[in-house]
Amino acid sequence: MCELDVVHGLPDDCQCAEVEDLFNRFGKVDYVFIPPRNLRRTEPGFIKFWSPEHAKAALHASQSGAVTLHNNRLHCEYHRSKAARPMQVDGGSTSSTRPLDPPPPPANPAWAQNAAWGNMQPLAEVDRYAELLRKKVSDVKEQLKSVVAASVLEQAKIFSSERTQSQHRAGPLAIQRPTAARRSEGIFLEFSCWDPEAKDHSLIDPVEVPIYSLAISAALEAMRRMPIVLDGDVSECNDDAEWECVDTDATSVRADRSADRSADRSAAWGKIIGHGLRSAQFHSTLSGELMVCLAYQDARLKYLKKGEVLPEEDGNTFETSSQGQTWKAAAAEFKALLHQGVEAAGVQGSKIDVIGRWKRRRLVLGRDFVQESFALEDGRTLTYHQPEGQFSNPNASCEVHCLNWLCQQAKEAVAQTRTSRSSSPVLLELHSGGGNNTVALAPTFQEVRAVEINRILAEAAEENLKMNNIKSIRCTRNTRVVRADAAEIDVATYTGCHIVLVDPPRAGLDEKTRETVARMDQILYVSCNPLALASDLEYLREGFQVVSLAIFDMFPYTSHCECAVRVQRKPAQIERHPNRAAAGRKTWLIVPLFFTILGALYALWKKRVRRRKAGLG
Ligand SMILES: C[S@@+](CC[C@H](N)C(=O)[O-])C[C@H]1O[C@@H](n2cnc3c(N)ncnc32)[C@H](O)[C@@H]1O
Repeated sequence: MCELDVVHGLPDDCQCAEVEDLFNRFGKVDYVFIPPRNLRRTEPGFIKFWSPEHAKAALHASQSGAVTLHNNRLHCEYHRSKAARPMQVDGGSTSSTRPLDPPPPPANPAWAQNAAWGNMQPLAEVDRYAELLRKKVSDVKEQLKSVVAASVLEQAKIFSSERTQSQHRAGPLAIQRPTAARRSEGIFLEFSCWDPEAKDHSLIDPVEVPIYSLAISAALEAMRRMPIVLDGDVSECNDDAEWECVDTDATSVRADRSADRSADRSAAWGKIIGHGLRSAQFHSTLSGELMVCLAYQDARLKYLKKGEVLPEEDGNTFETSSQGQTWKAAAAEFKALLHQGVEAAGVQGSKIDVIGRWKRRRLVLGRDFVQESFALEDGRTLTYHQPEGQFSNPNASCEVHCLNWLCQQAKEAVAQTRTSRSSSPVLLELHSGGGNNTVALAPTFQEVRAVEINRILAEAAEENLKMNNIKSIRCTRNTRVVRADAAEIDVATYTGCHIVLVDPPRAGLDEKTRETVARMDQILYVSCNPLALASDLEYLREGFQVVSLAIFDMFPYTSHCECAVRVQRKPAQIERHPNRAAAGRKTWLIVPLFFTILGALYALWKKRVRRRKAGLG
């Protein structure tokens, strides 16, 4: 490794990616840093090359005036000393990028040996994606072969994932203090995740394993290089350490913001953001949004009973308390730097929201949801609010495949039901979450009855239905979300439904939900666990058959995937196992018969009474 400082010439409007492209022609660049716009004339940028030879070539070229950007000559020098790095002096370093494609060789050989993504394979496996997917598909088919006919397995639709940058959710990732060696490279914090195989935390390097979306990778990388000061021994999670408000208040953070950005200022916000910080979660969208949630440990809150308040909350809410105000001011600084880091990596116009979470307390800078949009094959663009900390599928482009497949299968299910039942199609949707499938499928049905147990998701689903004008489409205006346990829905919720969609958690269906599902003629089943799916299909096997199967590689480089099947009642079973609605039709025959018999008995009784009155016996 060898570093050059760009001591002058960086144009005000240049981007990291451009500088990187410019210097890449001399050899492989590991890292580029450019100072924030207002500091560009006083602070150097720097470029780290993998090889000293390449750095030397770039240095000579710049000294002979051959390196220009936007007509500015860039003048480089060998990096003076680690301590003189702008990031360490001022902490205002914001625009930095590392090449994501193609990935550089591992900076630290030890990382290459780690399964850096928990049970995910190392980056080297990206080249083997097709082979890994083939293996996964073959494993899934093996798991399903006792419950799915060979012809259906053979015709299964396979939807692959993007090989890199496919995951739009990351975390919670534990925050760790870097080693001294990494600190000297300008790394202020590390992210790690639990590796169940190694039974240890594995460090995450967003560059070496670019599985996360570009926005998340860039945010991880920007955060690692921000001057965030971690207190306590975070690697040992010393959570009982007394947590106190940091010795900096909101006004000092804000005042420093205006004119002279000093080392003190960055130290101030970096201390506040790092104080008690234990983990971070990231949620990005195809629509270019990013939500970062920082989770904090505050030992004082651990022992606080429900309803009790912290001293600084006396007469305040957490938001208006000194701690809340201080954190929000620091988070604004953090957000601005994150924004620059993400833009520098090439995510233009991104919208970033930051949330801080403590036990029973939360501070939101911006919004507490992201707005995703999915363009479907049928020309519709659907928008969704995905609330912070709630379920949403992590692989957004794979999710679009899943919605397209479901829409097509739902149409076929409706067509089949019309021929066998001649009734208007009503969909019972269990485990509807935030209405992801509900919104996409609603126009295919006369009515959708969606059931979700989680209040926040049920509310989000209602909102998503409104946002996509589902309620105003005449044929689907009856679509509604019921907040309930799928196992405890009442008869009214499923009466008249012949088609059901289930998308349960990993455990699959419970006994009661299985019974509800078995009343239907057509079942759409989305599963993130083929073994649970196989077990539920086994339960349905006598009366039903699987007619289509799709496999979505929602979690590439892991052994997990998403499967979906359409299951239909075997023709001979429709009369033998009528559902409640059919039973209802029989009830209409029994009830008049009952009253007719009752009427006849009454008439007989009345006749006898009259005869007795008339003295006839
Ligand atoms: C795999 S997620 C699917 C969510 C949604 N279909 C989607 O695609 O976004 C499973 C959902 O089932 C919900 N759930 C879990 N147990 C449930 C139950 N007993 N009754 C109703 N919903 C349940 C969870 O809250 C979660 O939203």
